[in-house]
Amino acid sequence: MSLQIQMIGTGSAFSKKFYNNNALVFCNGFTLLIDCGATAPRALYELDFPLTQIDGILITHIHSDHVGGLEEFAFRLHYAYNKQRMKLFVPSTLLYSLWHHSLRGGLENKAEGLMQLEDYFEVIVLDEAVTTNLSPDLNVELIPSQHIPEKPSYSLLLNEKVFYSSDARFDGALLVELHTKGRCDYILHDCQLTSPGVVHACLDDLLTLPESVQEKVMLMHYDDKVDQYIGMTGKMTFIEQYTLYDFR
Ligand SMILES: Nc1ccn([C@@H]2O[C@@H]3COP(=O)(O)O[C@H]3[C@H]2O)c(=O)n1
Ligand SMILES: [Zn+2]
Ligand SMILES: [Zn+2]
Repeated sequence: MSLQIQMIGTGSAFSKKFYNNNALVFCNGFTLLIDCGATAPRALYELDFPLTQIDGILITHIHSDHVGGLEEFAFRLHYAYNKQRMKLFVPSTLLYSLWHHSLRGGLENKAEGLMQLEDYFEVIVLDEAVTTNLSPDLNVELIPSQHIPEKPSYSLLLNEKVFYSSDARFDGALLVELHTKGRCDYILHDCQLTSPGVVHACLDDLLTLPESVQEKVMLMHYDDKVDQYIGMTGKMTFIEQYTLYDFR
């Protein structure tokens, strides 16, 4: 089984250098895009990566750096790619809000009978805390994360190998448990470089992890001043935009 990840952006919500924190996951011929922020279409263009090579998009929560590119995806698939309906994996708790609070304003078109998310995407609803196969060889468990109070948001466990925090406040107990139970070999974690984190894990929080856990951590969702923090991340490293990583 091969599992590779290429971040098409590694930046915080306000980063102007590294684009929105979204990831391409490649697993035995299946390509998943984790989150589709406003900069995703631009990043894919720079990579010369056609939309149609993506088999599905999974949404972790509703902030524009994670869903802001979906309107363009929907319009292009519909109008430029002959009404192709890409798979859209949506946690059940986000389903209503994704259409009614985020996408409907731009995508609803009564004249053309485009009235719901399913008119643009093949919507596949995911439940939390169970393992779901996204493809024959790629499975995911949605782990509810604490991000914005009262706003559902999910971290992902891919193939019991890669933990992908998406946007989450620091939960050291969870990371240590995943490590000690042998449930992940790699931890891709959002990292706000300055303290306090408030709605994200911050570097000072992540540095409290035992070194054995830090060795698994690759930091993402960082701001444009990341150069100033090179060498200050303990055993943790920064994941780089566009580099293809093999997670064996
Ligand atoms: N209490 C909050 C709430 C939000 N924010 C910022 O808004 C951004 C929304 O996208 P994000 O990627 O979740 O990062 C959030 C914070 O930068 C913040 O800094 N403090
Ligand atoms: Zn974000
Ligand atoms: Zn967020």
